[in-house]
Amino acid sequence: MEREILWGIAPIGWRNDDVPEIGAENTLSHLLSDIVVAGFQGTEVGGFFPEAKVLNRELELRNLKIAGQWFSSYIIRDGIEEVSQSFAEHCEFLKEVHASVAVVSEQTYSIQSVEKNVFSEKPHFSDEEWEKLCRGLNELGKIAERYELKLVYHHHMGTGVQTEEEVDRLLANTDPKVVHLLYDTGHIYVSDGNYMTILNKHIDRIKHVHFKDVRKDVLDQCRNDGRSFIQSFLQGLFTVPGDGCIDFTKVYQTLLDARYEGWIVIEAEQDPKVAHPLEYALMARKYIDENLLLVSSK
Ligand SMILES: O=C1C[C@@H](O)[C@H](O)[C@@H](O)C1=O
Ligand SMILES: [Co+2]
Repeated sequence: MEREILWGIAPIGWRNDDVPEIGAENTLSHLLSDIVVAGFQGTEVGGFFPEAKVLNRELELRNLKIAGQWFSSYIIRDGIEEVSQSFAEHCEFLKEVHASVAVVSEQTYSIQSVEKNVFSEKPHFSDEEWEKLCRGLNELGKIAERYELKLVYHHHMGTGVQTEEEVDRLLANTDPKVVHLLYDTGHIYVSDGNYMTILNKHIDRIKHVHFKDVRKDVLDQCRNDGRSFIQSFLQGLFTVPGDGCIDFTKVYQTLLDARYEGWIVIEAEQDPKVAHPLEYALMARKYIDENLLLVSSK
């Protein structure tokens, strides 16, 4: 089988699940048609997406695919059994829309959606909580497999699994057969100031990728001012590849060298009133074509 990388772009540039009022005027048809105009093969499911049958029809009309969808787990707060039930329903939906991954992020004690300093007030799990989380993720991973999906864990600013050290701990204590990693360039750069180390170290566990660029001057400002996660992205912390300080050529080459197969999803949350979503999607596409695809085919 030919090795394949699929390129997607997330709805988050048009509408934001963390702040649903942002971009609420952007409809599903608008989003999906913009994705076609910008030349991407698919997207992830946003909180405002309709039931599977309706969504599949809209996707088919545009020849688009679904990569996956975010799932906020509360394994530590609610227990493995309760989360397993809602995760199975989530996977059921993902299977119906022919997705390949279920994106999981543990949200117990998360400050990603509240007005706390995201640079200094992240939560830390106790040893018992780590044990419960990893055991729970192994269970969820098995559920995902039953639906022919891969569970990919999303390390995230403002959560208990944010830093390189925390990613190492999670991967060391979960089953590599069923728990995989979602590598998000923007989150690890903002957290640790480095994005190559976990990529090189955990390349074999990475089964889904988010390409998010970072505006360094905005990052310094937000850190200095002690901004929350939401305030930071509304101020323009994130942008599309090529518009910030991350060198995606190095990242992409590493993925190619490792014969990575799967999705690379552009994910740049910004205020759509400030950063026109289609304009930024086209910028991302141009950067990919000129700096990643052209160069790697030479
Ligand atoms: O994958 C993601 C999903 C969003 O809801 C999240 O806040 C964002 O930062 C992200 O990386
Ligand atoms: Co992400």
